[in-house]
Amino acid sequence: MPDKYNGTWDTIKKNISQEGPLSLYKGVIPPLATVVPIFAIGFLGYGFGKDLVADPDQETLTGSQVLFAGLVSGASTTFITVPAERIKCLLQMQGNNTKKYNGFVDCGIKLWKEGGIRNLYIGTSATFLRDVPATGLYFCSYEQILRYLSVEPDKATWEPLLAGGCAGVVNWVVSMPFDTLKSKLQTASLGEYPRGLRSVYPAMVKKEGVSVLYRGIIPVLFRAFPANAACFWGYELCMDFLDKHIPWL
Ligand SMILES: CC(=O)O[C@H](CC(=O)[O-])C[N+](C)(C)C
Repeated sequence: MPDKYNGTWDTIKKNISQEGPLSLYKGVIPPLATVVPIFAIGFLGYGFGKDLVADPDQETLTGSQVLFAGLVSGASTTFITVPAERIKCLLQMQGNNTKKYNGFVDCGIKLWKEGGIRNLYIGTSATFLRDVPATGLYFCSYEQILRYLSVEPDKATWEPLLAGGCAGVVNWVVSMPFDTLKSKLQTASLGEYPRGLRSVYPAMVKKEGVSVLYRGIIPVLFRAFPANAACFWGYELCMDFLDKHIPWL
């Protein structure tokens, strides 16, 4: 079967002409509804991981301590990320003419009725493998780049922006192969890949080559840089505010 889409622009053009401009926002509700708790839990897990490994009198953490804290952060969000991603991917994949799900809640209920909690949690190992190492390297690269850029104790605005953007790129370069496998697993019909990752990996790579694991990386990186630049800028603003006004927290 020929490819349905031929690159990023072709995908955008075909989606707009066939289903209208709003089709580019298909599946936006699950990430919108879960982005705040996911990032809140992620940063909480990061802080908890730091507390686990840091000495009370230690001022700056070593690279491996930051990496460990990032791994804890990545592991802490999996339970909420998996069902949100499952629903998002299914909503993104359904065509306008063959609609099975009527939005976020309807999709969640139908998945539950069809296969219980296990059905909502299809793709757990792939999500775990996508998020844990990538989040470790995400925080580690952020801290290391920031240390390299900051010569003065007070950070200039552009420093967390640049370090955050680069951390987002690192995150996706590391996690993209597992993200591709996760999305394939989460949108397949029940039983199509009975051994999960061990079935979907050979099926995809045999058919399309290893490069299939990085398909779609360009738009992902175009989003990742500004999104994570803004995320870390907001994080630093919050930390400064808390340090100034609620230092005992
Ligand atoms: C998969 C994902 O949400 O990645 C985050 C970065 C991004 O571009 O959204 C990072 N993190 C996994 C740490 C939440």
